[in-house]
This record gives sequence, C-alpha cells and structure tokens, in this order.
Amino acid sequence: MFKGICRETHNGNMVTKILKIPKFFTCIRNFSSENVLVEVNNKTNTAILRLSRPPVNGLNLEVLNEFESLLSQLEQQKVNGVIITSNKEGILTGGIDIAELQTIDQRRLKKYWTTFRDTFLKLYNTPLLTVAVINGHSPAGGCLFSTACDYRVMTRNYNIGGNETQLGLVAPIWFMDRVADLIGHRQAELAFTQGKLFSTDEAHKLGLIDEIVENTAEGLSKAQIIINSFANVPKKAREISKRFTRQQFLDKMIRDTDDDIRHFVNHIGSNETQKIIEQYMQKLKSKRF
Ligand SMILES: CCCCCC/C=C\CC(=O)SCCNC(=O)CCNC(=O)[C@H](O)C(C)(C)COP(=O)(O)OP(=O)(O)OC[C@H]1O[C@@H](n2cnc3c(N)ncnc32)[C@H](O)[C@@H]1OP(=O)(O)O
Repeated sequence: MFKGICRETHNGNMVTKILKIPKFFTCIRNFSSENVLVEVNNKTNTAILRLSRPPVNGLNLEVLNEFESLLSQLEQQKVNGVIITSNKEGILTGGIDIAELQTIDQRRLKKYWTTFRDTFLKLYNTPLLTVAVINGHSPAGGCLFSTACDYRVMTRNYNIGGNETQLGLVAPIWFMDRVADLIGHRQAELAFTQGKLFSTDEAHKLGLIDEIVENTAEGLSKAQIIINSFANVPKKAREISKRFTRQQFLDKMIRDTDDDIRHFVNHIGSNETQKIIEQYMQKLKSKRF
C-alpha cells in the first residue's frame, strides 16, 4: 500500500485525509517544492525530479536545500530510480546562481559552499539509481551535478562542461577529479585549463555523457530503460558495488573539506574575484560573452 494525502472541505472546514492506495493502481504522486518538481510513477516506482527555477534554474541556496531534502525523501520511499532533468527544455541549469557569489560576507559564503558540497555529496553518495537527462545547456555546476549521477543522457545541440576558467574563476579540484574520472586526466586537464564547454557530440565522444537523445521525451524513456535494466540485479550488491567504486573519491573529498571551504571563501570573497564576477554578470546581462 502507498499512502496519499487528500484535502477536502466539510461544512466549510478543510480536512486532510490519509488515503491508502493499492500498489497495483498506477498513478503519479507529486511532492514538489518551490523550485524542484517531483513526480513518482507508482507503477514503475521511478521518480522524475525536475529543476524549475526560472529563468535558468540557477543553483541558489534554496534550490540546493530543496534538492537535498527531496532526495532524502525519495531514499526513504525506496524508489527504484531517480531521473534528474529540467522543467525547461534548453537549460538543465546555468550552474551556480551568480548572485550567491556576489558577497564578501564570509559566513554567507561558507554556508553556501557547505550546502553546495553537501548537496553534491548527497547525490554522489545516494544508494538510489540516478540518471541525468540533460535536456539543455549544462555549464559549470550543471555539469558537476550530472557527473554525480550513475548515467547521463543528453539532448543534441547543447553545451556541457566546466567554463569557470573562462570566467576568471577556478573550478573546485573535486569537480576536476570527477570529470577526469569520466574523460581521463589528459582531457580533463585540457578542458579545465581552457574552460571548455563541449557540444553534445563532443561530450559523448569523450565519455562525459553516455548517450545522445533527440528530445526530453526520448531522454525520459531512455532513462527508464536504464533503470529497468537493473531490475534483476540484486539490490544490496548493486548498492555496495556503487559505494565501493565511489569510496576513494568520497574519502578524499571529505578529508579535504576544511581546505576546500577555506579556499572557496578566500577566493570568492576577495575584492579581486568580486570585480571579475561583477564584470561577468554585466557581460551576461548584455549577452556579450
Ligand atoms: C574553490 C572553488 C571555487 C569555485 C568557484 C565556482 C564557480 C563557479 C561555478 C559556477 O557554476 S558559476 C556559473 C557558471 N555559469 C555560467 O557561466 C552560465 C551563464 N549563463 C549562460 O551561459 C546562459 O545564461 C545559459 C544558461 C546558456 C542560458 O542562455 P539563455 O540565452 O537562454 O538565457 P540568458 O538570456 O543568457 O539568461 C537569462 C537570465 O538569466 C541570467 N543568468 C544566466 N545564468 C546565470 C547564473 N549562472 N546566475 C545568475 N543569473 C544567470 C542572465 O543574466 C539573464 O538575466 P536577465 O538579463 O534576464 O536579467
């Protein structure tokens, strides 16, 4: 049995009823937050999590907190898989909401970066099967979060990669490590020193994404096929194998937590970097990049 909630009015009063829904009854249960929409298909027990924060799904503190909390809920519900995508075809996410970086308040920067790291770690470390359906541009933070998933499919004619160097910023070392895991050290070195954004085709050739699809609908059904392909794999063995293959990266990232946060706060909080960020924002607004 699944539990569902139904709200109705009786004699002018709003009452909430807990409904018991038989498992065989196919329906969708939604429990979206403000910026992240979630629907779980009761038949496949697969969740689709859609970023939904106009205009570019910028990763601000609220989006990160909501994302992390929804993923925890899906872990508790023991869904068979989670598909991560955008509600807006054309942009998975514009990465970090640059407004979050426009401050020299060290406490604020520390809070943001701690949350950013924790959200990434939650996704990287979840025992759930995760598939990114990259249905639009995915620069910087967008690319990073997709590398945390177990599988990536991407629609044609968009860009993905770590463009921080082009902005005059330096991507975190663990982002570089994660990309190197997928495309090899040499290609990652070239990509990050150039701040390179790859086309869908280039990303596929390098192994940054696993498959190319024509549109979101095809991406979602491909993701479901990937999730189904694990149906006969013993769950515990898969989860432990995932943990083992990711343990080394995880240990290093956790060991380096203090250094990484300190470096972020000093780097972003310096007047020099603030000027660079301000100039980039102006370029972005006047579309001169
Ligand atoms: C020690 C560790 C240090 C770590 C440092 C980590 C630093 C950075 C990591 C990041 O993630 S930085 C963000 C990097 N992201 C980008 O550079 C993406 C920039 N955006 C774009 O390329 C494009 O906007 C887009 C995502 C491809 C979408 O293009 P589109 O033409 O559809 O939309 P725009 O007109 O360009 O944008 C609409 C609107 O959104 C504003 N905007 C875009 N991206 C951001 C963003 N990341 N943060 C805040 N605001 C953003 C853009 O300025 C437009 O605003 P208005 O002009 O409409 O007000």
